[in-house]
Amino acid sequence: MEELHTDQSVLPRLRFTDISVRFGGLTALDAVSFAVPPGAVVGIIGPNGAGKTTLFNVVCGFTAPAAGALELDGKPFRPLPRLLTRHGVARTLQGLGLFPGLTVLDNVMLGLEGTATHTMAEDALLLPRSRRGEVRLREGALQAMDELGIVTYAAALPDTLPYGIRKKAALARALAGSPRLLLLDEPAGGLAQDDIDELAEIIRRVPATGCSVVLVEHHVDLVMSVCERIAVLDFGKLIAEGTPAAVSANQAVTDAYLGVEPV
Ligand SMILES: Nc1ncnc2c1ncn2[C@@H]1O[C@H](COP(=O)(O)OP(=O)(O)OP(=O)(O)O)[C@@H](O)[C@H]1O
Repeated sequence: MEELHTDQSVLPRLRFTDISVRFGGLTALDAVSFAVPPGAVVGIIGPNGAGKTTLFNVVCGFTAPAAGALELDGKPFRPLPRLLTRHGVARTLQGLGLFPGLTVLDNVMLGLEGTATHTMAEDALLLPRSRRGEVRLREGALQAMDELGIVTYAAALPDTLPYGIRKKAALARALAGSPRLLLLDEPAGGLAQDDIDELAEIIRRVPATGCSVVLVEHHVDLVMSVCERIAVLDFGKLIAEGTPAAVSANQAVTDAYLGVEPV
């Protein structure tokens, strides 16, 4: 199997080492090891139930691995969901995950909450430090929305907007905190081709900010067009890893997609 990052002198942004996850008798991930280089877009593909979302849940601390280790920028990483923003990790969900009762702006501001420097007590008392913090969150959120071309929808409630705009709002919320690792869980789901093309452009721009992207996606054309490396899971095992060209030519990958059981 090809090594995912070729320059051994560069510390990977994220490294999985022998990560295993079991749900009762089911092995959802079986000793999965690979690395995500800094500033790279890496795809994770595989048939339904292969373990892709479980891998994301491990990085977010929602699922504890039975074995194995994670490293973020070369340091042991034991993620806690409530501290993810502080770790510089952001994630979009398979659905939208937007709060229907909040405006788009308020939803995007939530992506910056973990970076707030003011305390809840200061918020409650409406102290100047709290107001300054609020202004900073607001400006950060508006900037993230502006970069995705959705600032005009700031005051709208999500349910009143087309699906493509709502998807961008979810993406803006993830990008607002300037993450160093962005996890995208099926971002193309439910989008029309024009929106997918635009999404591809947005994803390609992210590494310029120094952020690595990990993309779980069933839309294989999108993965092939934006990822420099791809990891393929099947029944919880990493069966291939490499460039899009190498992965497309891999017989084990073709078999997995055709439903041939691994030996
Ligand atoms: N909380 C859970 N409890 C029990 N089994 C689970 C749980 N979460 C996932 N699984 C099982 O683990 C396996 C991997 O699931 P996972 O959702 O990670 O796959 P996936 O590759 O993301 O699939 P899909 O492409 O359909 O989203 C599946 O067999 C699934 O049924």
